[in-house]
Amino acid sequence: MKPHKHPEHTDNIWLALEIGNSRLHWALFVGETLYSAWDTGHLPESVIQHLAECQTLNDLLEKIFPQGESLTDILPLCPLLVASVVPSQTAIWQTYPNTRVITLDQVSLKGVYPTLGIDRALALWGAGKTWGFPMLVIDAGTALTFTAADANECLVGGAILLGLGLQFATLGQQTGQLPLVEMQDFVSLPPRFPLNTTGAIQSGVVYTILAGIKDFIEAWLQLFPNGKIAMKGGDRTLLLNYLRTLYPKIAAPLIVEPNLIFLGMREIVMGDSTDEIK
Ligand SMILES: Nc1ncnc2c1ncn2[C@@H]1O[C@H](COP(=O)(O)OP(=O)(O)O)[C@@H](O)[C@H]1O
Ligand SMILES: CC(C)(COP(=O)(O)O)[C@@H](O)C(=O)NCCC(=O)O
Ligand SMILES: [K+]
Repeated sequence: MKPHKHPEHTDNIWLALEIGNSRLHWALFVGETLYSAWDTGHLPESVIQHLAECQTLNDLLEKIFPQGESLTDILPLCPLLVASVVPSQTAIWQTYPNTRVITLDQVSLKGVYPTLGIDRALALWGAGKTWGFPMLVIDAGTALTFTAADANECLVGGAILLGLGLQFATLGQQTGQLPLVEMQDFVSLPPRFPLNTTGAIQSGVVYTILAGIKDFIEAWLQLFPNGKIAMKGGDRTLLLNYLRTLYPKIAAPLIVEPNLIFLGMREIVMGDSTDEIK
């Protein structure tokens, strides 16, 4: 995917980049407005190193999306806000001259611990600031994470486990005779007790992930009966569809928003007193 529209107002443009463990997540902002969001694979280091040579935003977008259409050719190089949970990638993106790396100390969430993932902090902050606290964020990404904050905007804590794709990949790669099961292989809920290996893997992974999500949501609502729940991540649609089928009452209140991290970044940019980006 790539930016598909041409912004009418070309001042106050900034790019947001979230570097996840599977891919890059991009957003183009015009001031406070999230204009367009899209995902790409990780870029080779050689390409990123050439970003410093770009003179305009269009140069930059052409490097990042060689097949993409031109956005405009008159824009100067815009700020790039980076939030990354992949340190080797963070380092190479700093070769772009106008990069600002968002770190945990810039997120006003209280009670964080030093190694908390910046993606988790930003998604929780973005969700809470948009829909209110207490907030639980479920990120169905490379890892599946639960991250929660109370009504005082203070981190409650959370949990981390293998995401859907990683569960299939690990079983396929770390065993002697299990096949690699592809996600596209199933669109509706798999049978619960299949008599074949692929089916057994699908059943085991999918039903235990769904049971786990249900259990965390129930535990959250016991702690915070008025707590809100938001879901993001590359597997959100698949898991939400399954949840709706299997546990409709659990699924009903879920807020589904792929751009939670960008909402969190926007909060930080707009709260800046330096006015660097506004
Ligand atoms: N086009 C895609 N490329 C990669 N992963 C995808 C894609 N579409 C859906 N997914 C799913 O998204 C998950 C990764 O979620 P994502 O939020 O992109 O990860 P991260 O933010 O950790 O890079 C994978 O488990 C995979 O099943
Ligand atoms: C848990 C994560 C690997 C999730 O990364 P993702 O699946 O979004 O790529 C990331 O948030 C991370 O590296 N966290 C640091 C540990 C912590 O949050 O406690
Ligand atoms: K993520």
